[in-house]
Amino acid sequence: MVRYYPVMLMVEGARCIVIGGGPVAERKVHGLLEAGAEVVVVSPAVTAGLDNLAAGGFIHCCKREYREQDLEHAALVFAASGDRAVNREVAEAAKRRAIPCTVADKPLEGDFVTPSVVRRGDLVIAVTASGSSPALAARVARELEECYGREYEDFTAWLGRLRMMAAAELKDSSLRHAVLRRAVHMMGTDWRLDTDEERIRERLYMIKSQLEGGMDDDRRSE
Ligand SMILES: C[C@@]1(CC(=O)O)C2=NC(=C\c3[nH]c(c(CCC(=O)O)c3CC(=O)O)Cc3[nH]c(c(CC(=O)O)c3CCC(=O)O)/C=C3\N/C(=C\2)[C@@H](CCC(=O)O)[C@]3(C)CC(=O)O)/[C@H]1CCC(=O)O
Ligand SMILES: NC(=O)c1ccc[n+]([C@@H]2O[C@H](COP(=O)([O-])OP(=O)(O)OC[C@H]3O[C@@H](n4cnc5c(N)ncnc54)[C@H](O)[C@@H]3O)[C@@H](O)[C@H]2O)c1
Repeated sequence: MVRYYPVMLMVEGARCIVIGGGPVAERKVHGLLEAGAEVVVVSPAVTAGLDNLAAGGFIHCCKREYREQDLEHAALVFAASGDRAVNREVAEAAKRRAIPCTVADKPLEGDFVTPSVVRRGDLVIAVTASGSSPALAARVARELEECYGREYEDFTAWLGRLRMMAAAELKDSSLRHAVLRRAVHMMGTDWRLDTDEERIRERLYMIKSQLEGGMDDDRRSE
């Protein structure tokens, strides 16, 4: 069993190389584009979906077999060809160049695995079963999609604005933390009305005075 260390990588503008052009490669490409990466696919044949992305200028496609120079200037490498020997070669070349690599058909040859992902704006939920069951990771992610619906995108953005204001205005850190811990329980309230800075300020001080007024159990949900 591998105990993976979860992180969220910033790949905006970073060159990510995907070797292979089948459905698995296409899934990785979509995830990379959502995070703003610069994607290069190297594969003699590619899916219609990848062809469309290349035609639209969203990715660069090299329709030929992999060669080691493809890894030059790469930030991340995805070995997702249908050929075991090629994927091993890619993993070894990435290791020599100290570029993090994932291997679609033999995870232990790589440095990381890709989780199943739920995106709600800044709220990003990633689920893995560490290679034991990709199907379970996908199932759990679908269940979380139900729990955390589209409304969480705006709610997370609102919390971000409230937090920035709290950082600027509430100097007492334990009070600030209490306010922010209480705010995450406010999904069922009328936070959507807080469209301008003044409304957010009012909300911030309302939560603060609730806490100061004795309702200071910030673990109590709304
Ligand atoms: C989560 C997801 C993300 C993504 O792909 O980006 C993902 N696989 C997904 C789906 C999926 N993959 C497979 C099935 C069939 C059912 C089953 O096997 O369970 C299904 C389900 C389906 O198709 O619905 C087959 C499969 N997958 C791997 C192998 C090779 C091996 O195990 O050795 C084989 C056998 C191939 C064969 O036998 O031919 C390997 C990996 N797949 C991973 C990720 C990494 C571990 C993640 C983890 O365990 O948490 C890892 C290790 C490497 C990697 O690719 O990063 C995505 C769901 C996206 C979503 O829907 O949200
Ligand atoms: N990680 C996962 O989620 C997952 C899921 C299912 C399957 N797999 C494994 O991932 C691999 C890819 O799966 P798929 O369904 O996309 O396979 P696929 O057979 O549909 O596609 C393989 C791709 O690799 C390309 N290719 C072959 N030789 C190449 C080379 N020398 N250089 C570059 N590209 C080359 C082919 O042109 C093709 O586009 C398989 O080994 C499969 O067992 C992984």
